[in-house]
Amino acid sequence: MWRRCGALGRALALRGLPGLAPGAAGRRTASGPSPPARPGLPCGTAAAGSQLGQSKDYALPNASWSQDMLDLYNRFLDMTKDGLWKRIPSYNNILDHIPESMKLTYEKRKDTRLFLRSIDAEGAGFEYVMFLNTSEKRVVCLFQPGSYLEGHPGFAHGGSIATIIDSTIGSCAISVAGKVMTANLSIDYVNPVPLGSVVLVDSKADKVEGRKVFLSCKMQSVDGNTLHAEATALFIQLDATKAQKQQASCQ
Ligand SMILES: CCCCCCCCCCCCCCCC(=O)SCCNC(=O)CCNC(=O)[C@H](O)C(C)(C)COP(=O)(O)OP(=O)(O)OC[C@H]1O[C@@H](n2cnc3c(N)ncnc32)[C@H](O)[C@@H]1OP(=O)(O)O
Repeated sequence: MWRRCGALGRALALRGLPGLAPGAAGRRTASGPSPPARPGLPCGTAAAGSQLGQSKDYALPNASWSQDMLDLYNRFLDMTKDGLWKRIPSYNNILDHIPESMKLTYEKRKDTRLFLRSIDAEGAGFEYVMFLNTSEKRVVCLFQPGSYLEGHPGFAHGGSIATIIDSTIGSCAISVAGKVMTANLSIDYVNPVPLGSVVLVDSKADKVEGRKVFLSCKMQSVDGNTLHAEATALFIQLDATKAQKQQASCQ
């Protein structure tokens, strides 16, 4: 346990994030904004959905999260305390991510789902949580790929890796420029990602030129020793008139 947490600390430090504090090493459950535990889940993990009618936030620990995922999650939660980092909630409908004022321009459709949240079984699909650092124009995603994301036996499908990278970089681009779409995404797949492992997807907006946002991203193992993928992307801030036309064409 100590050895694993030491490696985790080194991995975080490599990225300019504070290393794991010794006091945090023995903790086995997640802290922070978790709702009350339900029977069968470890203390402090997320209950399935709200009883009060609001959307379920999926970016909270559940029973499928490995110890590495929980350790990393707790480390990032600690980093939110000074306000520099923020956890991004995650819903299965994109409209729940959109501010109320902007929702008026969208037709509410309940039959659609955010692709990343299309698999219901806990731990089988995309288990992830993202953290945003606005001043650094950076979004880090903790990602644990589940068994339904298989490509080659035992490893995550390249499309699932592209999806989590696009979404992490995309969230970063949204935080910088609002309504954006991916125009270009280029990925070098360096080492395969074992199913059930935990990787850090670390994205940053490097440059903004008019409506163009240029970003880059690295996907690495928790111990920082394995580079799984590197990516660059171009996101375009939507032109208001063109965006209205696009919206009209899909209704
Ligand atoms: C606070 C945080 C909250 C987070 C909350 C989380 C929410 C939960 C996560 C969800 C995160 C989802 C993230 C997924 C994001 C997708 O997956 S989006 C889906 C995939 N992308 C698409 O379908 C886009 C399809 N393409 C298009 O619609 C249009 O081509 C675009 C991209 C909107 C651009 O069209 P346009 O606005 O007409 O732009 P256009 O005038 O042609 O070009 C503008 C400039 O960009 C350049 N450009 C355009 N395309 C390219 C290109 N491919 N290569 C190079 N240059 C280009 C042009 O040359 C031009 O350059 P300048 O002449 O100005 O120098």
